[in-house]
Amino acid sequence: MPDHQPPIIRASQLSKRFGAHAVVREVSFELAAGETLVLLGPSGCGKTTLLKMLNRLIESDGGTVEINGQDVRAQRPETLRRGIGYVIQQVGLLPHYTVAENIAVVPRLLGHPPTAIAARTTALLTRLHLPPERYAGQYPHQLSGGQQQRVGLARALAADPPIVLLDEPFGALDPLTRASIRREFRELEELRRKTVVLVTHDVTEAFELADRIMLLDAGQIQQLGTPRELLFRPANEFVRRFFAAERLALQLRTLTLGDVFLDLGDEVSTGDQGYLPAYSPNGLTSSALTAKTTVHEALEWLTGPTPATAPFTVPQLMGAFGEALQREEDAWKR
Ligand SMILES: Nc1ncnc2c1ncn2[C@@H]1O[C@H](COP(=O)(O)OP(=O)(O)OP(=O)(O)O)[C@@H](O)[C@H]1O
Repeated sequence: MPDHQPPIIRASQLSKRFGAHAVVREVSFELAAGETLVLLGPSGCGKTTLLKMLNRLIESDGGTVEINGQDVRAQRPETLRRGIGYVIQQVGLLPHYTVAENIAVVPRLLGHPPTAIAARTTALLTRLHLPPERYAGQYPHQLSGGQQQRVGLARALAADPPIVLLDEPFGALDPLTRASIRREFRELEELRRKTVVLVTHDVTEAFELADRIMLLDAGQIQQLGTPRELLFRPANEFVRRFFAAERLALQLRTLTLGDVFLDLGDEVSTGDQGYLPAYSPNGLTSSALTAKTTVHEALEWLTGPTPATAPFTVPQLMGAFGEALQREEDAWKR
């Protein structure tokens, strides 16, 4: 986290018991504006409870949460929640409201002018690949699960809250829809600017979306760090074992072209601008390969339906990937 930015969320020694069961135990963390934190861990480890303490859907028994330096308990819960987007797995759309009406709920409560709400709704639906002329007037039961999930996200973003909390937002979807929505989600400019806390038990999802991951077990932080730190510098045996089964898949999603092709230096150092032509693995997205592209994404691109010429082949990429893994391990031993 950059030093100069004050944290937008600061949790100190947060704790929660249900009866005799300590569900969250003295959890502390800070989150900078624009960061995405993923809460990860086995079922029942306290992820949802921790998330809900941030917007006071659950009251803590100990510790504090400050948002922009203000203790959340100093605000009325309803006021607090209007300033924080919240998305849950069950989506929770109001069945007798149209898509547009569902999206407008919080902006209306906040007294935004109707014309501004309509413009915002149109923009969000367009960005989430739900053409407004077709979907704005539909009712939730007329939509697929993935479409409902997108409307849930649009609703959470409607009032442009600086913080968005997401509890298993893709949980109810089949794996294919889930992967493609996840990709859209990552590429949504709107979310990149926001501070996001996302709960999942899906390790791949955590690695694809997180700036930092908090791995919890039995209500306690086992490790809080970047995906790379958790994978290559596990803090303890629990962390190491938690990722063991999917290690290769995670390594492919963690190392980037910039990591593996050190000798492509100049070309790769173009950074965000990209050095390869537009890329569209499944027709859903279009972006360029850059030094920040993961090996996994590059492989999808190289083996996709419309592979273009790249400065490397699959065997070259895999060879360089193997060498990069070795470098990581050597750096760890030193
Ligand atoms: N209202 C409640 N009353 C009593 N126990 C609760 C309550 N809410 C949660 N718990 C318990 O607290 C523990 C943590 O629950 P929580 O939902 O935070 O876990 P989780 O990590 O989000 O799990 P999952 O991944 O299965 O959703 C569980 O053992 C759960 O049964």
